[in-house]
Amino acid sequence: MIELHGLTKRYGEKLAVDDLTVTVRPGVVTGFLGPNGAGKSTTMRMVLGLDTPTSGTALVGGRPYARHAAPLHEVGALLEAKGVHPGRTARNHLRSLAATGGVAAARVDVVLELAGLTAVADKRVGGFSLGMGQRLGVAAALLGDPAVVMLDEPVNGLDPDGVLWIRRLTRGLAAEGRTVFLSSHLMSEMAVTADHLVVVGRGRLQADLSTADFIARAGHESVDVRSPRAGELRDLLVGPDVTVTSRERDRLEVVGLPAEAIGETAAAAGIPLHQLSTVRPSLEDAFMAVTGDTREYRTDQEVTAA
Ligand SMILES: Nc1ncnc2c1ncn2[C@@H]1O[C@H](COP(=O)(O)OP(=O)(O)OP(=O)(O)O)[C@@H](O)[C@H]1O
Repeated sequence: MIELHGLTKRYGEKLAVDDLTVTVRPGVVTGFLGPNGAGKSTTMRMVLGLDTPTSGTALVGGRPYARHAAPLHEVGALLEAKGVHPGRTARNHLRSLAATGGVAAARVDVVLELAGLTAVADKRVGGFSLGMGQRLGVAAALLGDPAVVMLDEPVNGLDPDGVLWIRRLTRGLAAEGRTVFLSSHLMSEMAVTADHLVVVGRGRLQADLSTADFIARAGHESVDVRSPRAGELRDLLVGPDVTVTSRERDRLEVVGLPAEAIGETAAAAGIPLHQLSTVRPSLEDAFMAVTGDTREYRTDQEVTAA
């Protein structure tokens, strides 16, 4: 379990993380979702004691990270790709991490297998692709057989096979009763991987709910209707629970009525329809609806960075 209470980090004028109170539970995959610069990495660094909170607390397994006697067994983390000695083999890299972390050397082969790296275990890390490096980072995170697994943007740099592997691996880890916390700025990826979502924007909590609820709450189904007599049809459809908007003369967007009812009303009045289609909110729309006003920030960042 990861427990954040009023977690806040200020860098000068910038509030990178703003009063975040969240509990990340075991047994499910929790997606930590937010646009670039929303404060996800900073939060994860504070959980690992790599950054000191300005105020508030971050507990993992009931206590601050630094107070664990065997931290590798408590939390396994992948943050941004760390410097790995390029001349070392994957196996030797993991062996040295195991030795310093007090982990049995036998775990090295287990995590190499879990990461799909057995075949390249004795190759030098310097020749690894971005995706293989990412797999090695995940292998290192799992070395201590940790109760809490925290991965920052794990699908970055992975090919479709790798994305599928991360999805299966993390779901498997959660099914074993571990706490799995994954950050991403990709709503579509989190929707198929995470059971629960913690959404942040500008360091602040925007949503903390199940993935299913997030999608259901974020948008209404609507029906896209095209008819040369759209105006007439509109007058027949509007009602107390039905909203009809029109951006083009021959087109209506209807919320509150199913396509069947609209089609029948049009048929009864002899109004021809050129299109009648149900529009479901996309996952990206759902994400935008929740982070909409915090997203402009990303543009500012990009402009500043350019
Ligand atoms: N060491 C630092 N000094 C100053 N500002 C920082 C520092 N680390 C992060 N920030 C700022 O804090 C904000 C949050 O950054 P953070 O990296 O946590 O966001 P993020 O959600 O992980 O985004 P990304 O996906 O781009 O990494 C950003 O505005 C960033 O510029």
